Amino acid sequence: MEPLDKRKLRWGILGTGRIAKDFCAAIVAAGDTNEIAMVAGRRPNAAKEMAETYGGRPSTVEGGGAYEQLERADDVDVVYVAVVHKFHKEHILRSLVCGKHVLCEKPMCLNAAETRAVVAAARVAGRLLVEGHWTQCWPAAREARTLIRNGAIGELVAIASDFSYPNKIDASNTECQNEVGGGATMFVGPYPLCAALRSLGKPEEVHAVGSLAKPTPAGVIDTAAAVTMRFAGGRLAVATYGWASEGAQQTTMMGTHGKITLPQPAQAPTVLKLTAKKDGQDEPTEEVREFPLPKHPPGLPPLLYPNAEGQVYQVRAVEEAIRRGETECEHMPLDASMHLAETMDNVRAQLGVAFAKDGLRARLAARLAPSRRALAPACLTFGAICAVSLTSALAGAFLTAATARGAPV
Ligand SMILES: NC(=O)C1=CN([C@@H]2O[C@H](COP(=O)(O)OP(=O)(O)OC[C@H]3O[C@@H](n4cnc5c(N)ncnc54)[C@H](OP(=O)(O)O)[C@@H]3O)[C@@H](O)[C@H]2O)C=CC1
Ligand SMILES: O=C1OC[C@@H](O)[C@H](O)[C@H]1O
Repeated sequence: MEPLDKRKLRWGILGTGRIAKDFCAAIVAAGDTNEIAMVAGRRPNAAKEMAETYGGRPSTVEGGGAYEQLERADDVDVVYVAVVHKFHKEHILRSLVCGKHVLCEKPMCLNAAETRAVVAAARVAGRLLVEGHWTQCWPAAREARTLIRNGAIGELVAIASDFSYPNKIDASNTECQNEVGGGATMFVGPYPLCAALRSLGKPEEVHAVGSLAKPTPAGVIDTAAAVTMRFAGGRLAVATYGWASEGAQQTTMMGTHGKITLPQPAQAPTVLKLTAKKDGQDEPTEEVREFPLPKHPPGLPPLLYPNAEGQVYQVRAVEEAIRRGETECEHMPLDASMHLAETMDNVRAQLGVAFAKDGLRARLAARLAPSRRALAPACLTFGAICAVSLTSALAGAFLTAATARGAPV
């Protein structure tokens, strides 16, 4: 086989779901230097149909063995994991062990413990591992981070980000199934949470409230949440997301001298608005920068997600990192994935959502969340009564002692 610098990067597509199809279209769009080598699906017909449409050869066995066929394939350089969350960890680990680079759809894994394990495995294997936060690869999102770094809005003080839209909450919707790692925090939460964490770092304090549902007997999921966070230096963020209502779907980064807005759809942004005071100006001025969508290759089926043409930014980012011999992607480094996973664990624990694969402590914390919330006012009142009683007891003792010593009181 020719060395990588002389040939196309060969992708293996693990899964035949919705996002896998849009991602295949992006590989075709970046076909000058990328190609689909193989598509794997549990149903041979689904894999065959996708391979016929986008390229590559299909897996030939039924069930989970199809995924293993792909992970072991000699003609695959990088595996794109696009299956339900519950299975991300095992596919990342097997792909790494088989010497592949990995781009795994968000969220990297079910929880922080799993994420820690795959990050450690990638470091040992010396292969690239990236969480598929395609938003972070978009030129508008990259430009926003550069502007902030260069002080275009002064000191960054706060970020507000939303990803909400109405969704069908019922058992037939995979996104609502606790047993596969569903729920709003897992499917839509990563966008606004990542928008905050990528520029503010690891939160020091996280407070979450949300709405819950139990569409399947397996367990509770969250359907919407509002998360407030405090970061080093007192910087703040608010992330809202969910499936209960239409939402702003916008991200605003607020600084001491201006702000940057990524308007709807901020998860796939084609516009950046910079409102800032230029040198010598008293009033801020607004500058609009546009980043037109790349072209969808003619002849392919229509895309399933809005602005999915922008998946090509992620294909190129991963490709460039691999060709440079890097083991992390600069737009979504592994530390950021770790911070995100820890924050999402924290949010789920506060909301009362746990998965069977979470540790006992996390499952217990989630189980106790409603009682903790219900008891909080009572605990506060009890604490206040204790504090008042203790203070008056101490004051009484002081007075008694002072009187006994004959001191004037
Ligand atoms: N970046 C983005 O814009 C988006 C990212 N995502 C992310 O992509 C991933 C996949 O989501 P999406 O494409 O919506 O998923 P779909 O519901 O469309 O497809 C589910 C995929 O999971 C596989 N799967 C394996 N085991 C199971 C199981 N027990 N039950 C159900 N499915 C199973 C299916 O396999 P098979 O193909 O073998 O049948 C299929 O490939 C998730 O991580 C999600 O968060 C989702 C949407 C948009
Ligand atoms: O990643 C995603 O982006 C688009 C959403 O509609 C989808 O549910 C989510 O998983």
